[in-house]
Amino acid sequence: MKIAIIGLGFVGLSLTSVLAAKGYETIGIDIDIKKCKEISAGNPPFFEPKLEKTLREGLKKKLTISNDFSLVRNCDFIFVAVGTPQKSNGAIDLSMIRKSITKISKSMYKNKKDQIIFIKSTVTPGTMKNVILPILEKNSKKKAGKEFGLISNPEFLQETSAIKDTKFPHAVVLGGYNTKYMKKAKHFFSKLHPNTAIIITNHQTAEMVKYANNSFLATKISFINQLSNICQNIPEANIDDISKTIGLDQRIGKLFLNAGPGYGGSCLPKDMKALINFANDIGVKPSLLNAVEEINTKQLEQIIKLVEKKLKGISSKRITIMGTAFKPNTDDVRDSISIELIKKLLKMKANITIYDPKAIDNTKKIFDKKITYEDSMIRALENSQCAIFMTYWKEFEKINNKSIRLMKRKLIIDCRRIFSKKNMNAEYFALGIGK
Ligand SMILES: NC(=O)c1ccc[n+]([C@@H]2O[C@H](COP(=O)([O-])OP(=O)(O)OC[C@H]3O[C@@H](n4cnc5c(N)ncnc54)[C@H](O)[C@@H]3O)[C@@H](O)[C@H]2O)c1
Ligand SMILES: O=c1ccn([C@@H]2O[C@H](COP(=O)(O)OP(=O)(O)O[C@H]3O[C@H](CO)[C@@H](O)[C@H](O)[C@H]3O)[C@@H](O)[C@H]2O)c(=O)[nH]1
Repeated sequence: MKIAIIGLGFVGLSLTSVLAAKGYETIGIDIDIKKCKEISAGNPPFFEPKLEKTLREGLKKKLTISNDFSLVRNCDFIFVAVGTPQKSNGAIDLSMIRKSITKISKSMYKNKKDQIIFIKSTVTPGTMKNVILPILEKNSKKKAGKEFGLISNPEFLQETSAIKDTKFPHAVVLGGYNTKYMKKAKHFFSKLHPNTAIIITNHQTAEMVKYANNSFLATKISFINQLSNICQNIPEANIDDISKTIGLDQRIGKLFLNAGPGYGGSCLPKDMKALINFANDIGVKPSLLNAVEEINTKQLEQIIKLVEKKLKGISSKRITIMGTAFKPNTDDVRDSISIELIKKLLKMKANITIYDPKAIDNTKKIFDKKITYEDSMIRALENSQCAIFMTYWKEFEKINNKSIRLMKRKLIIDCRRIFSKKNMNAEYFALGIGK
C-alpha cells in the first residue's frame, strides 16, 4: 500500500507524518520546494506540538518528501490537503484544488493502477460533483466509481493537537458512492482507527458536515461572548462560573464556552464566511450565522472603545499587546483577532509593542517595522500606557504587581480573565466580569 498526500500544511503534514510513523509507505508532495527541503530534513515549517517528533519517526521509515507530482502514479491512495483560502466575497478560492487535481488527473491517464483520491481540504457542497469530478474524468479519460475512486474525507483536527487528532479523530467521514473503492476505504480507516465511528454518506453531505461542525463551534463561542458582554454590565457577575456550570449539563457540554475577544484562526472565520456566502447563493438567508459573525466582529470594537475612553484617545499612546498567536501553543497568526486589533489600533496611530512566546517571527512578517517587538513580558510592559491580553499563554499567569510596576499607566484589559482571581494593583478590566 503506497499513499500520497498533496499539500504539506497543518493537515497534510500531520497526516503524512502519522501514516509514515505507523510504517505506511508514504509520499508527501508540495509545490513549495523550500518547504519540501525543510520537511525532508525533519524540520516542520511551523510549530505544532509533537509534529517534529512524529515526522522524524516517519523519516526513519518509508517516507519520501518531494515536489514531483509524477510520484503519485504508483500510489494506491492520494489524499488532497491543499489550501482553500477565502476570496473577498467570502467564497472559497479553488485555484489550488484545481491545479493539484489537474496534475493528479493527468498522471492517471493510461495508468493501470486502481487509485482512490480523497479530498481532505474544506470545500463547499457541490465542489466534488461540479468541479473536482469533471476535471478528474476529463483528463484521466476514466470513469469515477469504475476506474478510480473519489471520496470526500473532511478533516476535523485542531491546531495544537493536530497529531493527537490525526491519530484519534472523533469521527471519520467518507462521502461518495457505494462502490468497491468505498469498501476499500472503509477497510483502511477501520484498521487505522479501530474505535472511531465511520460515517458513510454522499459527497454533498460530507462536504456540509465540515461546515456544520465549524459553524456550530463558532456559534457556541459567539453565544458565550454575547453572554459575557451582558455579564460585564451586571456587578460582580462572572462568565467563567456561568460557562463552568452550564457546561455540566451534558446537553450543552463544557467545551468552546470560553469567552474572549472573538474566534480567529485559519478555519472558523473562513468557513463561517464561506457557509454564509454559499447559503445566500442558494437562496437561504442565514440569519443565525450572520448574527454569529456580527457578534464576533463587535467583540473587538468594544475593546477598542474601552481603551479609547480610558486613555482619552488612542493616537500616540503606547499600547502593549500580549499574545498575537490566534490561540495559545501555536505560532500561527493567520486570521488572529490580535493581529486584527493591532491593524485597527495602528490606523488610529497608536504605538504598538507586542510580546508572544512563539509567534513573534510570524507577526514580523505582517507588520515589519510598524510595531515594536519585545522578547520578554516585562520589557513589553515597560512604559506602556495600556496592556491588552489577547491570547491565554500559560506564562502570562506569572505576571504580578511587580511585573507591571514599570508600566507608565497601569491599565490592563484582560480578554481571557488570566488575572481575574489576582489582586492587581491596576485599573483592571476583564471581559465577562461585571464591574
Ligand atoms: N489548519 C487546520 O487546522 C485545518 C483543519 C481542518 C481542515 N483544514 C482545511 O484543510 C485544508 C488545508 O489546510 P492547512 O491549514 O493544512 O493549509 P496550509 O495553508 O497550511 O497548507 C496548504 C499546503 O498546500 C500547498 N499547496 C498549495 N497548492 C498546491 C499544489 N497545487 N500542489 C501541491 N501543494 C500545494 C501549500 O504550499 C501548503 O504547504 C484547507 O481547506 C483547510 O480549510 C484545515
Ligand atoms: O471556547 C473557545 C474556543 C475557541 N476560541 C477561539 O476560537 C478560535 C478557534 O479555535 P480552535 O477551534 O481551537 O482552532 P482551530 O485549530 O482553527 O480549529 C478549528 O478549525 C479547524 C479547521 O477547520 C477544525 O478542523 C477544528 O475542528 C476547529 O476547532 C481561536 O481564536 C480561539 O481562541 C474561543 O474564543 N473560545
